[in-house]
Amino acid sequence: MGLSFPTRFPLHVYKRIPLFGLLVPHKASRSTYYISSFHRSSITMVTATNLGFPRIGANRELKKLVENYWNGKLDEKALLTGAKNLRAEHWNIQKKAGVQDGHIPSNDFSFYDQVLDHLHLFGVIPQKYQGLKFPLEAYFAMGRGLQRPDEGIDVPAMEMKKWFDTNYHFIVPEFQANQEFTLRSRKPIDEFVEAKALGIKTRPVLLGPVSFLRLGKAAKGQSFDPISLLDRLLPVYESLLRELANAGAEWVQIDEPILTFDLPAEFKNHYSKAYTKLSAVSGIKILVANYFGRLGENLDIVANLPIAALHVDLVRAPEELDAVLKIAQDKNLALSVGVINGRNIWKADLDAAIATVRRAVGLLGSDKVFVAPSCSMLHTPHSLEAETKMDKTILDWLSFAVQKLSEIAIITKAVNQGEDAVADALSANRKSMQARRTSPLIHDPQVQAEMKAVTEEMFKRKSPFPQRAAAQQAKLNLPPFPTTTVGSFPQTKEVRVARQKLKKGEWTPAEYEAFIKAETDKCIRFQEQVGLDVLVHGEFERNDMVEYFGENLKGYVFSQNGWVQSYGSRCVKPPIIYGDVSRPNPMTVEWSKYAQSKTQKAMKGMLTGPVTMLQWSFVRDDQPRRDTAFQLALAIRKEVQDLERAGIPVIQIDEPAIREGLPLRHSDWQEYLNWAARAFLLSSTGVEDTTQIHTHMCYSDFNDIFSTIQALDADAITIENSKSDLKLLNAFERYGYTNGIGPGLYDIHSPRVPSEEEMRERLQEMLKYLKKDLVWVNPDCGLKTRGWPETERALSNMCRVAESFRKSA
Ligand code: MET
Ligand SMILES: [Zn+2]
Repeated sequence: MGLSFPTRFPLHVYKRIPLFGLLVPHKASRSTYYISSFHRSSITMVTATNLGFPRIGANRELKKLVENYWNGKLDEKALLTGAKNLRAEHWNIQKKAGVQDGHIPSNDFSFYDQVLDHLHLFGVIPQKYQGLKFPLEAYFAMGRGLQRPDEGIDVPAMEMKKWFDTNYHFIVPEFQANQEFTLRSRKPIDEFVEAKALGIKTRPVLLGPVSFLRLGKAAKGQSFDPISLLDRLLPVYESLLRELANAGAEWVQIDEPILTFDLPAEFKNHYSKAYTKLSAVSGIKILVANYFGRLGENLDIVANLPIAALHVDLVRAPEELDAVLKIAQDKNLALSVGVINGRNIWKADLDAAIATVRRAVGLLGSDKVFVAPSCSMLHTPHSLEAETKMDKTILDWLSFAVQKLSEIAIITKAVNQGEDAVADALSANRKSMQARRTSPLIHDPQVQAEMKAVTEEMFKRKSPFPQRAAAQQAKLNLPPFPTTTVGSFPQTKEVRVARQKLKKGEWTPAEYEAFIKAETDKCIRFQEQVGLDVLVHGEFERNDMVEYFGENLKGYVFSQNGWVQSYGSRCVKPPIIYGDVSRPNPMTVEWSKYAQSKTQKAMKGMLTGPVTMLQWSFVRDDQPRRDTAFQLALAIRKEVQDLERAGIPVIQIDEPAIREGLPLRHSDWQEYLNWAARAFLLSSTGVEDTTQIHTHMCYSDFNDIFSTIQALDADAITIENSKSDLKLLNAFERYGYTNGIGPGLYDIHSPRVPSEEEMRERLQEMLKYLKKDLVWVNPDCGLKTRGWPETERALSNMCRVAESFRKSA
């Protein structure tokens, strides 16, 4: 694999040139500009830096490496060598792009997850993994579980959670009340030394002690706050910093992203204690990095840390520039200005970024300013180089990690040497900004007119739920405890192969369609046999619940290689919403009509909701997320109305991602929840009372968004429940819920078949909290990852349970 990348403007590493004069006129900037004089020493350049590089590789090399290792095709040595080569390649890319030596990140590499790495680094290994071989066997077992029945080994994976509001998942640290910490691995030091041997000086990246503890939890059965372990943990961080300093590291980047959360008051002391200790280690300078949002009240915390530099996310919190500049000025800190969006895929407005950097330079002096991405580039795809099929106009608006490095270099050079030095790059950037702003591809007058015509009436059903329920019952005549499923049925190998054959042209569309219809027929026959009441077509025509709709909507593009790590070796390729969204043609109507024609029972149409479409895509940055959600909602509303017209009596609009869209700060929740609920309402309310609207949610703790679930006013919701120990039901009891609801009776993530007995108990338990005429009977989520044999057995048990409750009701 070569190291070339599509930078139209070859960039080189800039030497730091000592400048002796005090006043340096800045040519070619719009306003006359002088580098302020009083902090000048010999170095007077702003520094191009990075916070982290996507570790997965240009062609998902890391995924292939670890998966081949897991399935025995690669031995440990080959795995380690492969990883080493990948790290070298990524350091070289960054160096070549112009990131300053000393500010190229290391220890941002991980075989699975960087938080898991820290558990190994500090020897935080829960008991059940301690018998396994250290490091790799224990490491991967903690990440993904390990089953070797012949040797009596059967350990589950540790808990995984979403990393802030990203789609990356981290392993949740689990601590003992008497937790000991030791420097158990040398990974950060080894990687620093490894890079040094290649002639590259890196800036090791660590997760900070306060964030590390705060993101973790007490081991099961223990009740203590992990932050109480801070005193025990700090000495290990100190030794680590000492070792890094001895190895020659000049800077260390310590990430403290929990500064973007609301924190209890005592965290000010925790932070001050931690960084007083760490900054006392001599020979290494500390950069504390916050990202993903504003510091808010926590500005007060960082203002008092004895550190050398602070990184701030000016993409998410541009309004804090003045406040952080003041802190940096008062405390004589270097400021790492995160001006390139590490969370999205659009080209940056370089003029705007340069202006921001210049403001910082004006106040702090150029030696105190680092140009940086807003956060680690872990959350963006590797490079646009592989995108050969995308519309060239749209391609010109995009920037993946490698291109973002170039943007950082251009900004740095413009500030250091004047805009003339990067004139071509800047004019190309202005051209593409302008083209995007005015492109007819983005701006669709039809969509905008329709958005303007949206009235308040369009957010409401015709009648309140009780009336609708009666009208629907008159039409559907469902038994008590009606049974249904969440939508998808097993996506077998044959189904996936069929799709590939169509893609490769080995099958004609007609052949493919015939195959999918046959699968649908089988699925419907099975549902009838087993006695389900509201049927689904099975979603065999869909690869993915977002991609399928994205491919059928205007305003979306798909990359070929825009992979982003989601967890472990798993990557996702989020579609890109580039323009006003509309629905040129019905997307699901033919399939649902076909399915309904095959049965006398009610067929449920199956759609993905606006908030989930938004949440699982890269979205436009030129209008608020809310506006994009509403455009999506309007497109889905039309699909809902077409389904109704086609005689589909029940329509489900899935919103599994509504909870994960919650902002990081509590005070921002209500605003989000309001528009999220309104987007769902806009998509779902354009129907007659007799049409039954379902929604579905999974993947989270719903107690936070309880009133929003009610506000969606769906006629029924199927909701994941079986894993949360009925916690959800307590919330229903506490807040009350008035519409139909089916808390999942069994977990679909495991091939295990739940017994009738087990599900009967669950249902019984639910009836303590929910009115029986509101209760639906269904699994937790769709069945696409399951096989047919276990699906048949589980659903027939489930239907028998519903049957027995009807008899006794
Ligand atoms: C992640 S939610 C999935 C809902 C979808 N209808 C399915 O059954 O697969
Ligand atoms: Zn689900």
